[in-house]
Amino acid sequence: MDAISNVPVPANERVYGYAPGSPERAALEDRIKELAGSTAELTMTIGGEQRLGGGAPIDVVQPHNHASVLGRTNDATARDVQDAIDAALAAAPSWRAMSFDDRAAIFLRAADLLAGPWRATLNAATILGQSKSVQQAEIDSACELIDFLRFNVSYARKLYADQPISSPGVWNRMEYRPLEGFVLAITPFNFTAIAGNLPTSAALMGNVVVWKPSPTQQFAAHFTMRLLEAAGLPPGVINLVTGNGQAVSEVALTHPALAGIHFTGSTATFQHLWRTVGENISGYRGYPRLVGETGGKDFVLAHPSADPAVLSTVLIRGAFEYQGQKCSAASRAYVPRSVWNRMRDDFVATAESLTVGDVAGDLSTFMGAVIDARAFAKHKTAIDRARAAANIDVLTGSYDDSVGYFVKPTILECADPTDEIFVKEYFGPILGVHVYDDGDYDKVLDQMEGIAPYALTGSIVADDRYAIADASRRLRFAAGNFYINDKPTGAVVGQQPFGGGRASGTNDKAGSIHNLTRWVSARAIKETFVPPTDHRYPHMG
Ligand SMILES: NC(=O)c1ccc[n+]([C@@H]2O[C@H](COP(=O)([O-])OP(=O)(O)OC[C@H]3O[C@@H](n4cnc5c(N)ncnc54)[C@H](O)[C@@H]3O)[C@@H](O)[C@H]2O)c1
Ligand SMILES: N[C@@H](CCC=O)C(=O)O
Repeated sequence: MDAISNVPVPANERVYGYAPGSPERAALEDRIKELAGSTAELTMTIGGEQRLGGGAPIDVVQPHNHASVLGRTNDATARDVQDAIDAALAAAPSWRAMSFDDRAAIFLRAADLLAGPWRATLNAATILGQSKSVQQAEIDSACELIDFLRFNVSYARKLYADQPISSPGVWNRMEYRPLEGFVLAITPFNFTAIAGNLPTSAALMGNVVVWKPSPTQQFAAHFTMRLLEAAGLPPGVINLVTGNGQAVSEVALTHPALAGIHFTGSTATFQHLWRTVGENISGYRGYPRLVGETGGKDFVLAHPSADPAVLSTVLIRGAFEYQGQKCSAASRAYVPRSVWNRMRDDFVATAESLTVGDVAGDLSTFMGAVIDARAFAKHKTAIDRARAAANIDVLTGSYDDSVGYFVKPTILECADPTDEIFVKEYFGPILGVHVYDDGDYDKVLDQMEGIAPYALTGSIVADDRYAIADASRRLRFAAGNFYINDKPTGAVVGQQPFGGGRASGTNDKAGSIHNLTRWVSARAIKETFVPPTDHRYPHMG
């Protein structure tokens, strides 16, 4: 039975530096060579059994060297998805009967394995498969995933401890049951940590899960599954199905036992999932929980009091780290002319100096490639459109997909703040800049607050405290994560719980107690110790 134990107090995992000559760099370089040198079979995992999906084959390649195949996976068929659901439902009774401490121990052990012997493997897989620089992989596939695993255990314990009051002669309790059915976790390509967190957070709360990662993240997802098995996750608790998701939509979304969807990805995909659930709502045993963290068009608003050096660093890191492929990436900036005149040339020169290339072959590289041919084509179209537009000045930016899907840091200056570069999520290293006359600050703030449909992240850069307080108030609903004199990316578990509103998602804050509440269904229990034996009340005389 459940003991009320004190779970380990979590602290954020240390970020290793990977400086030339460091032991962690040597270990990582060795692991990259090993993983790049063999073509892996990227199987599904259903009820603990590994097997290839029954559908069309998919090559998983290195985005910065697309001729290099890391592994082969297959699209899952309807039969595969049905098998995964059956395996999950078969595992449910034993899993939900297991004590919280026993479940938690598995995920805490996974965190410790990842912090130690598995660190190089997950980082190498993320660098190779998702084209992350070593710094970007370390903060994702090592630190953030470790933090999710450890902090969620601590949040779960706090949630279970939240109990109602009792009156004399009565004992009231709240039981936090897992959901009845299975949770469908559908995860994006861009964060190994998110891909790991979405199935594990629901499983920690006693749920069984069908997990469908993105094919372009399948390489790291494969090793994440192996890590969870090494930590002792029983068969059937998390079932991994591979591929593009069409069969998942057809089978899992219409299954009566669908109890929840834990999604991160684009707004369009989440709206498709939500719509399908709506269309099938009378066919489920309960009302499926829908949690989705989706797209962004994240802003940096600079006030005339902004320090140009601070603003420049916020924009370079915020817009171009991981090739701008973060839902939080700065993709629109509003800069007063007085500040822009002092920073423009240095800023553009700094963007041009960023190294873009083979992140796996040279660990000092700042940026890799965008994820695939589809992303490359989207960015190419956006840059070509900007080049042809009379009112857009392409200050820097180019593309080349001959070896890898490379898009260089692109800065587009545009006088029209309603142009698509300030509205549409490209999800790449493309930054739109609107330069305004200093006296127009208030007008610009009001315009940018609602021009994009999203409300995920945003920054105010200013030294004037009145301006900071004013922007903080007026932009209250424009971002779920708001930054003052900092880049709008890089939220840390336990420090800046992450998520946004409007078209950016349900804002359930991944890696927080708020998220975990979505994966339980509470049962209130009242016990009366000496029950009355006469139905009459005093007022009845
Ligand atoms: N708000 C956040 O926390 C957050 C975090 C990361 C990424 N994102 C967003 O994710 C997007 C980029 O990720 P992506 O390109 O992987 O997104 P995506 O929507 O293309 O794919 C996400 C997942 O959904 C699956 N999928 C796609 N169509 C499906 C269907 N019809 N049925 C079932 N599954 C389906 C994909 O295979 C993948 O596993 C961006 O919009 C970004 O802003 C948001
Ligand atoms: N949590 C990450 C973004 C996740 C989306 O891609 C950040 O804060 O940069």
